Amino acid sequence: MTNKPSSLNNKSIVFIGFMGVGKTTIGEAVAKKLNRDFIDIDQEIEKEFQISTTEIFNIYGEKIFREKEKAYISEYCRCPEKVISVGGGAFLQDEIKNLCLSECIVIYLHLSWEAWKERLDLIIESRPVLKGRTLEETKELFYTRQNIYASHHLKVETDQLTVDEIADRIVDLIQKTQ
Ligand SMILES: Nc1ncnc2c1ncn2[C@@H]1O[C@H](COP(=O)(O)OP(=O)(O)O)[C@@H](O)[C@H]1O
Ligand SMILES: O=C(O)C1=C[C@@H](OP(=O)(O)O)[C@@H](O)[C@H](O)C1
Ligand SMILES: [Mg+2]
Repeated sequence: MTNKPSSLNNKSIVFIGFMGVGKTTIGEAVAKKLNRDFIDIDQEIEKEFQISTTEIFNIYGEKIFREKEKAYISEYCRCPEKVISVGGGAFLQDEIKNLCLSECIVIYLHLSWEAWKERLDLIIESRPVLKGRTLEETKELFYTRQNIYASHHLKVETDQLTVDEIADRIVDLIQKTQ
């Protein structure tokens, strides 16, 4: 028997954080462990357009991408029991941020700049926002963007942890929170 309020139990989980911290990978792992559906907002947009995010930015522009991002997040964050990974720029839009914070459990995945920069080569080709920036400019963006992630329910430090270790910690945290 449990006396946990069903509303909290049923809430969807939303992962936020800078590009490359692992929102997609960890979101998928957490969804598996919790036996929930996983939704990656970038993948939903790519499915609709049938092209990559980079191509969407190049052909249609960032504004169209951001509109789609808002539409998909608004739809999914109102659904119960999902695990949703949003793109690192989603919380630039206050409407998305406020909606996620009111409807879902928002988990901020954090990686230090030192650890993050080791991952840059893995993601540079598929992240149009990073293209053409010097390392110094990327560092500035990394730190400026931390402000938009400051509003969250839970924060998880991920330095030096495997995907599985992080996912286990998150499942633990969620169970303690509920
Ligand atoms: N904890 C981790 N340790 C090592 N590599 C990781 C970890 N989490 C994610 N990665 C790798 O980092 C890259 C970016 O991960 P991804 O899930 O796409 O991040 P995001 O969705 O936040 O942009 C991928 O190549 C992924 O395999
Ligand atoms: O931070 C951003 O502005 C973006 C992050 C990307 O998602 P990830 O955070 O999953 O890389 C993707 O939505 C797009 O390339 C824009
Ligand atoms: Mg992602």
